[in-house]
Amino acid sequence: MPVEHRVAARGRLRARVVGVVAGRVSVPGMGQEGEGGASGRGRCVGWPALDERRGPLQASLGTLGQRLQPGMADSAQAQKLVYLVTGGCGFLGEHVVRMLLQREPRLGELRVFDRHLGPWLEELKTGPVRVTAIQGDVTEAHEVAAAVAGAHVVIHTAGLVDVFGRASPETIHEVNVQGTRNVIEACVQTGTRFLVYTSSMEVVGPNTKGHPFYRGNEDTLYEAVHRHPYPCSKALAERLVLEANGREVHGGLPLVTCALRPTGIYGEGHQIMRDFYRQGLRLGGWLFRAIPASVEHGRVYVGNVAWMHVLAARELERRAALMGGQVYFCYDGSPYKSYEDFNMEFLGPCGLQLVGARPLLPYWLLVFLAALNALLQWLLRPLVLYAPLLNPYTLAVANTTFTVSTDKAQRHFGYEPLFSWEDSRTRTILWVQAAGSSAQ
Ligand SMILES: NC(=O)c1ccc[n+]([C@@H]2O[C@H](COP(=O)([O-])OP(=O)(O)OC[C@H]3O[C@@H](n4cnc5c(N)ncnc54)[C@H](O)[C@@H]3O)[C@@H](O)[C@H]2O)c1
Ligand SMILES: C[C@@H](CO)CCC[C@@H](C)[C@H]1CC[C@H]2[C@@H]3[C@H](O)C=C4C[C@@H](O)CC[C@]4(C)[C@H]3CC[C@]12C
Repeated sequence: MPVEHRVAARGRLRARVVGVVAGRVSVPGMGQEGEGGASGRGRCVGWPALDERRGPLQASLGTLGQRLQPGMADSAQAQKLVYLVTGGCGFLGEHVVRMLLQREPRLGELRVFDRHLGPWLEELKTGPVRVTAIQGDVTEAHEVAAAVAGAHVVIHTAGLVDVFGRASPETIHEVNVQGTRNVIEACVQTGTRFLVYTSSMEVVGPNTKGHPFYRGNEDTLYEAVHRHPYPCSKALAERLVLEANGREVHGGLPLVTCALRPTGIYGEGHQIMRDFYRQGLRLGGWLFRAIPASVEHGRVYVGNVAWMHVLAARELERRAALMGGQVYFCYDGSPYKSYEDFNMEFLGPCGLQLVGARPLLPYWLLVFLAALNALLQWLLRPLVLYAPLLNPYTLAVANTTFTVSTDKAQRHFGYEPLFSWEDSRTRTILWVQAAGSSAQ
């Protein structure tokens, strides 16, 4: 039975802490390069400017236990560190959590903060590292502050990933932008100095004009113009994180932040891949090509994205001057292919076939169907949620070349992919097979 704690501060209920191994919540304790061209500092059409909607951080942190000096002093290199992963039960978050436990020798406590806690967290509690599961909402400033207090490093992956119209634009903004603001303010107030933010390629593009971004890097010039709430929210949140770099945190030292921008992540736990697999099974083993094979879509393996987060978090102190305020695309050895051809690398070995060397439907018909889906979504909204994969935005993303080619993470913090393309492919195939058969 999980132990449940309620952390009270200022008389208010804090985030629910579920299953703290040693029954304690806080273990308080505990340093630019001018790069950045594909900056993502683009325009969000029809969205509020950064300073609007700003709310004060209301939580006080007074009762959350003693605090050592912020920062990780040289003399304390051997000291065990407290990490917080927001969104730690999501697709990427779970991989980050497991990667930290496997590959971060200085890890002393791992706090996993999520709105929905996964049952798999239970199995992690038998290891040598204290794993603290915290059920909480990033939009609630006091819950975030309670979770951040005493952490040395925050990896902020929590986000509302919705390009299908399931959530309202306001909700997406609230979770992705206000949630990120709450995380930053919590770091400042509690003296947490190191923040790694999971951004997205969509901060850069594809833009509303469908311009190709062909094997670009962080300095590639690109007109970043967003209309959709999701990329808008990611761009605004990323800007908040980068602008927070250098802010003085409680204790007087500067906050060090960076943002990682994955392209389309794939791997174990990727729900859209599983949905395509199930759809193919329903169609008798066939999928039908809709996008020209010549359109390249950037993809990166989840294990490598997680590894990049772990390394960035580890190196932020030592390389603060270089890494602080920087953005990094996430990359590995995954091949450049169209979205559908890439998926077939996994779905093919699972028995599916992609029909057609060229798209079976003319592009104008796809545009029409995508618009029809959007109209139906709007008409049906009062009655039922209609949120198919195809809509004008997803069609534009799938149909616009967006790939990265960079070594910035290698130069700045020594990142090399942990998983080869062959490993990433095999792991993903095994997962698709298992996920598909469990659905039968
Ligand atoms: N999946 C991709 O291809 C991709 C690509 C680039 C960037 N990203 C970014 O990576 C991050 C993780 O994405 P993912 O694909 O793992 O998504 P996901 O939905 O699987 O994970 C997000 C997690 O955040 C949690 N969460 C959502 N709202 C929350 C809230 N209000 N409070 C606390 N927790 C909340 C969810 O419960 C979930 O566990 C996101 O920030 C996303 O923008 C994802
Ligand atoms: C036209 C269909 C024919 O088969 C294919 C539609 C595919 C789309 C549903 C997906 C194509 C590209 C995906 C996005 C991309 O990989 C990058 C993303 C960034 C990330 O931050 C969130 C997820 C996503 C927007 C991802 C979502 C699904 C696609 C649009």
